[in-house]
Amino acid sequence: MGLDVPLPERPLPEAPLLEVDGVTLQYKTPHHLITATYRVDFSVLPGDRFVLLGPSGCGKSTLLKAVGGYMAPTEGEIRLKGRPVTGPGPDRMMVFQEFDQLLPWKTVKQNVVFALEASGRLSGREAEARAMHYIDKVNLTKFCDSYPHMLSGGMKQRVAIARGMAMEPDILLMDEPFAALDALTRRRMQDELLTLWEETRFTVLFVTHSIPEAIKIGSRILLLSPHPGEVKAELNSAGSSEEAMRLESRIQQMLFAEEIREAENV
Ligand SMILES: Nc1ncnc2c1ncn2[C@@H]1O[C@H](COP(=O)(O)OP(=O)(O)OP(=O)(O)O)[C@@H](O)[C@H]1O
Repeated sequence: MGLDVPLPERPLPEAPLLEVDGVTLQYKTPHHLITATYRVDFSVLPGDRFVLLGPSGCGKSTLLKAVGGYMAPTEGEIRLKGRPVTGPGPDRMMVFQEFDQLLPWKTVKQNVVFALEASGRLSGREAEARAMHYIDKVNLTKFCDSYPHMLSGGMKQRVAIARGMAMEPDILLMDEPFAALDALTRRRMQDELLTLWEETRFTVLFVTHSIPEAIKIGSRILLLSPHPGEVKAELNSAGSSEEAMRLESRIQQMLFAEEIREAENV
C-alpha cells in the first residue's frame, strides 16, 4: 500500500552554468611543451561572481581563453549549460585589460551596436536601443557619440563592459579588466561593477592576481597554485570586513606557503 503523505518539497540543487572538468591546458612551442594548467576543476553557478586568483603565470588568462573557446584542452572538458565548448560564441563575452579593445574609428554607441549587429544578435533600432540601455548602465550616456581616443582608461573599460553586457551573454569573462587603471579609478570601477551586478545579477568569471580585488569582487574564489596552475582551494566570499581581513591573511598564507615550497625545491 502506498503512502499518501506528500513528500516535503526540497529545492533542487542549481545546475552549474559552466563546468571546467579536469582541464589541462598546454602551449606547444617549437622547442617546449608548456603546461599552463593541470587538471583544473571548478563549476560556476548562475549569478556567481567567480574569481580565478593566483600568482603571475599560473594560467588564469589561459583558463579564460579556453572558456572563451579560443583554446582546446589537452585533457578534460569545458561545458556551458551542459554542452561542450568547442569554439568562441556570443554566449561568452570577454573584457580584457587593454584599453585598445574598442574600434577607434567608431563612437561609443557604434562600438556597442557593431558587436550586436556583427554577431547577428540584433540590428537597426533594436540594436541601438539595447546599446543605449547598457551605455546608460555604465554611466556613459553623455559620451555615446565620443570616440575612444576622447575617453579616459576607465571610461574605455566601461564601454568594453557595456559592449559585453549588451550581448546578454550567459557569462561575462573578465581578464584583469581594471589592472591598468590608477588605484582610485580601479576601486571606483570595482564598486560600479558590483552595483551593476546588483541590478542585473549577471554571471561573471573574473581573473585577477590582486587578493583585495578578488575578495571585493568575488562571491567565490578559486585559488590556483603557481605554474602549472592547479586548484589549491575554493573559498567563499567574506560577509563582513573582519571576515575579509581573515580571508585575506588566509589566502596570503596559502600563497606564501607555496612560494616557500617552490624555493626549497630549487
Ligand atoms: N602564447 C603562449 N605561448 C606559450 N606559452 C604561453 C603563451 N601564453 C601563456 N604562456 C605560458 O603559460 C603559462 C600561463 O600563462 P597565463 O598568461 O595564462 O598566466 P596568468 O596566470 O594569466 O599570468 P598573469 O597574471 O601574469 O597574466 C605561463 O607559463 C606563460 O608563460
